[in-house]
Amino acid sequence: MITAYTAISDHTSSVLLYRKMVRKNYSKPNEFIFPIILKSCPKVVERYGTQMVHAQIVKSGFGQYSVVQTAVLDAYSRYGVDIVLARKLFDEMSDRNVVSWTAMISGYTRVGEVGNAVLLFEEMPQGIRDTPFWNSIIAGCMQNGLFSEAIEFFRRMIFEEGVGGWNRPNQVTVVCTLSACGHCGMLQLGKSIHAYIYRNALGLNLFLANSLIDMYGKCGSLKIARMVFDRTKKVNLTSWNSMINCFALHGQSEGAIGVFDEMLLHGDEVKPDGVTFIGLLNACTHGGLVEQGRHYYEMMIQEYRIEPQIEHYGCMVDLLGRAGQFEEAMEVVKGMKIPPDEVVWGSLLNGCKIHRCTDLAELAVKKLIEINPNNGGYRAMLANLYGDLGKWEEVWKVRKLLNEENAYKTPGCSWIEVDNQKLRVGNEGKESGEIFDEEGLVGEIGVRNEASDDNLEKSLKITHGYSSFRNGQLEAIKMVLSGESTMLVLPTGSGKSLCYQLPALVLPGVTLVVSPLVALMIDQLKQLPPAIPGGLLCSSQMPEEASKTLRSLQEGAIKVLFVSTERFLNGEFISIFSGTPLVSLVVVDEAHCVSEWSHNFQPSYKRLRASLLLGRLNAGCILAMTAAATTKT
Ligand SMILES: Nc1ncnc2c1ncn2[C@@H]1O[C@H](COP(=O)(O)OP(=O)(O)OP(=O)(O)O)[C@@H](O)[C@H]1O
Repeated sequence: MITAYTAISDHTSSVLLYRKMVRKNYSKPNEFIFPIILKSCPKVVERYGTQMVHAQIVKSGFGQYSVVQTAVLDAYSRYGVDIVLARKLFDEMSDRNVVSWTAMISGYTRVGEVGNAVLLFEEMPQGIRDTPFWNSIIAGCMQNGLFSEAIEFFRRMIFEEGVGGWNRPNQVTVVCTLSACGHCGMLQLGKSIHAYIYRNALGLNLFLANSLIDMYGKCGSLKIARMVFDRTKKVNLTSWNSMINCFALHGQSEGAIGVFDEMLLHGDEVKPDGVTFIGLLNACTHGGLVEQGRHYYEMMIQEYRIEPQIEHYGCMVDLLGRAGQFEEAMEVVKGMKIPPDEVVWGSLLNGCKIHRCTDLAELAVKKLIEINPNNGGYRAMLANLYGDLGKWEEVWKVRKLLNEENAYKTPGCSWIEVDNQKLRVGNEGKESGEIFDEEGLVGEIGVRNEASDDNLEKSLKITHGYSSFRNGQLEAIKMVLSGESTMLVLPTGSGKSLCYQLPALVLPGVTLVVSPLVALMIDQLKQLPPAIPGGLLCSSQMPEEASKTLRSLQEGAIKVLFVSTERFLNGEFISIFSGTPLVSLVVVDEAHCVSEWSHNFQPSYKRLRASLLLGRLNAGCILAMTAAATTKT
């Protein structure tokens, strides 16, 4: 009876019946009843529930039963939240089985101690790891946002032999791993899991269907997500929300709104909730649909009586800020029933940056610093902002504070999938734009130590997504990397730009590219892959733009700098490179212009001499590129 009450979460009845049984001495509790009452008691008596039952267990002499010991340690880690005591009990257990290991690992991950969970996981003898045990670490990584680690454990699970043969992922494994795939953009692995579900007849229930919709949607396969959605017999609110969110996530505002309209047609089966409106508002933000966004926000409050949460406020401020409607955005902030968080002020700041609204930006950055004083990124933003306003004294004060307070800057990163491998593109290295794989820098997959064909090909795949070099590219890149000045003559469209892009990523310091036409440089800047941060300096720029680029250059945030010739020949510009940043490579694009057209077309081009580039700039080497070399040039 007690088991039945606990099973239906009627914990009060369960505890009352248990108390009656003990007080009236009807019968003595045994090893079967303690694990059950350990689930109900903490729910009713709260803080001391676990201790009370534990004391009875010790007195009754059942404390040596491994099933009871496991239940006690599980209760301490789950309800008592005394993970240290739980571990003590675990260490003292004479007869640990896979269930006790699983309970302890889940306990660690539940309180966010994933490191301890992993250490304990590795201590567990391999032969007895079963599927629920693997699930505990995979789910634990997921709960703590360690998506790539979750995938790694999943891979190990598949390839490691378990109890009585290979481990077979079950529904829990599959749901957790699909979610991790969605977060990391691992479409191929997600598809394989879909096939596994199909082959092993795991049964495409609503739970699995929703996980698939979410995974396909997050990975950008919206058509397949929709196909799974359409083939699911009875979709629920989560399915609708997933579809809306996926469209919103990929900037397809109309798609998201279309799904929402469809959802309203099924109003008798499903009603939108707060999550639905987050998706919708995000979709409106991406599409710049300010009026529609306002309409949905009102609809949420008036029609569906949903109290706005911090996420809804954040979306509204983002929507209005991006549209430059700062008064309205500030009205939303002032009207908030909860204190604005980093997302809200960050969204406002983003809008201010787009519309160059420096006064409000200053307020937003100050609020961000108040909320998170340890994030040095905010102070750096404030310093940059003061720089833009010409408040140099303030710049100096903020920079000084930044140096004094050992503040950190949160590195950003994103995930890409190359050849079934998940790779991280981020700026957490010494120089931004470096690429990381699971072990470390992919930019440094030995390329910096060894520019072997293999390593270069790997970098090409990761940075540009191409599977092989075209004629002449590899040779040119290797020459440049070995520090040899090179003249590269390849036909138009043959991929000459890649011959400096890849070395720029590999070489330390900065690569300067000079071209006779600003338009050409703008095109090339746009073509740089995301892993290679670039900048442009030319005379037609606004002074603020130029000073921003110079600042980024000095902070080491630019790997390829496109420079117009007149700038290039300016002594002040050259003097920037007398210390850091180091110039590793100078690229002279359309090099035939130097001798052929320069007299009437771009006179300054003629003055680009090796002595200037190698001598005054201290450049490592020069790469001159052209498609139009004649005997004369
Ligand atoms: N190894 C490669 N595999 C596939 N595509 C490539 C490769 N290398 C370059 N490309 C692509 O070829 C196209 C032309 O490259 P790029 O603009 O560098 O040519 P170019 O030689 O500089 O031409 P131009 O002389 O006209 O400026 C680009 O879209 C580029 O991404």
